[in-house]
Amino acid sequence: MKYFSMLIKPASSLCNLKCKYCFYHDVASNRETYCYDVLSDETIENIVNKTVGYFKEPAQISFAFQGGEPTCAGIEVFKKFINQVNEVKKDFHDIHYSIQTNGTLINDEWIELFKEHHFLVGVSLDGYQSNHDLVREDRNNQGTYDRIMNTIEQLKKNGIDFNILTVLTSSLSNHAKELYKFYQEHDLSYIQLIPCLSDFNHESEYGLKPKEFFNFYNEFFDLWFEEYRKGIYRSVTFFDNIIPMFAGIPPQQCGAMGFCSMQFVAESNGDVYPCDFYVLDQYKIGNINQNTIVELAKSKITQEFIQEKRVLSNQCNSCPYNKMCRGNCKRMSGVYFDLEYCGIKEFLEAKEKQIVAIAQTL
Ligand SMILES: C[S@@+](CC[C@H](N)C(=O)[O-])C[C@H]1O[C@@H](n2cnc3c(N)ncnc32)[C@H](O)[C@@H]1O
Ligand code: SF4
Ligand code: SF4
Repeated sequence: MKYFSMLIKPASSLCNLKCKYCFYHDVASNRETYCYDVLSDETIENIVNKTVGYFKEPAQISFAFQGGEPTCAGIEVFKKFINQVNEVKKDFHDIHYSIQTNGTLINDEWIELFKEHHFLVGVSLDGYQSNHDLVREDRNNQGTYDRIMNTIEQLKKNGIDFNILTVLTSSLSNHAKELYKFYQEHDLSYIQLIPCLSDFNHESEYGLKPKEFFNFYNEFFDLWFEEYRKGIYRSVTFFDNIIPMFAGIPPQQCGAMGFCSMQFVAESNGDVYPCDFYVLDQYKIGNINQNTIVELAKSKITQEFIQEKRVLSNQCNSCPYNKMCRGNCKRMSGVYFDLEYCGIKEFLEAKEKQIVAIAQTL
């Protein structure tokens, strides 16, 4: 079985919120064109024909919609995309859709679409209200917590698969207990905690530091483990990735593989980039309206991007966890380690006994 995935930005960097740490706002500000037009019919056709149409044998193909705020493109764009897929796809194609959304524009029509086409929905929710509303404001400086909790209710009521994306900022890292309690109280079981990245050109006050990473996970893990021992499993991306590695199972997440891979990130005008963190002019590989996916995968820029040297910590040379961690994502490395200290290493040293015990049961 072949696998292929593409991340598409139907509304480019357009968004109805102005979250204080938004990395895509920073990425888009560092290129010549901040925002491209909404995905056109031509680009939809080319994306679908050149991906789904390329596979002449069984293949699992995943389309992930993201942004900016993908729902700002309007629901018709999504319907056209899905119709085009349905025209091109054969029985041997297994198509998956997912979306990452700020959750503020989701109405009954979106819910129907997600339900009908089995979307996995990633909803950005930065935990309890006072933290969420502090960092995730709309254009009128209003917090968005209530609207998002309402969307989550709708997703639950309609049996739609969803996970929670929480940005772990410097300040939130001091509140592991409150955050864990919040997930418990709201019965949120699929959690992706994303360490907050600083901007390309300066350290933001929200950016997570390696010691904060350790302090947070040191406490958060204990709370998680206490539940785990009682047979309650809350899926937390970092644990889901790191624990199986102690059982010799290869990592799932790009950052944990020790090298970068080609992610096929398509901006709304069809320009393709290797990774969501690098949607910058100098990393543009080509355009799906002019190139095939083979040309894009084999291009010089793609190969250079994959092989680009990553900065490691002095700690890495003699680190017993080298095989488990592999230096991590090159864009994210600053939140995990600096030259002299590594938060992942301190975490693994502190929790190795428990982690190994779980890994032995896998
Ligand atoms: C750029 S947003 C695009 C999708 C959608 N607008 C949303 O907010 O969910 C994708 C994810 O990146 C997260 N994110 C934004 N800025 C970040 C940063 N500086 N560091 C880490 N994650 C960040 C968002 O919270 C969201 O979960
Ligand atoms: S909703 Fe998403 S794209 Fe919009 S500002 Fe917030 S993180 Fe950025
Ligand atoms: S855990 Fe830290 S020190 Fe060890 S290999 Fe990974 S990044 Fe390097």
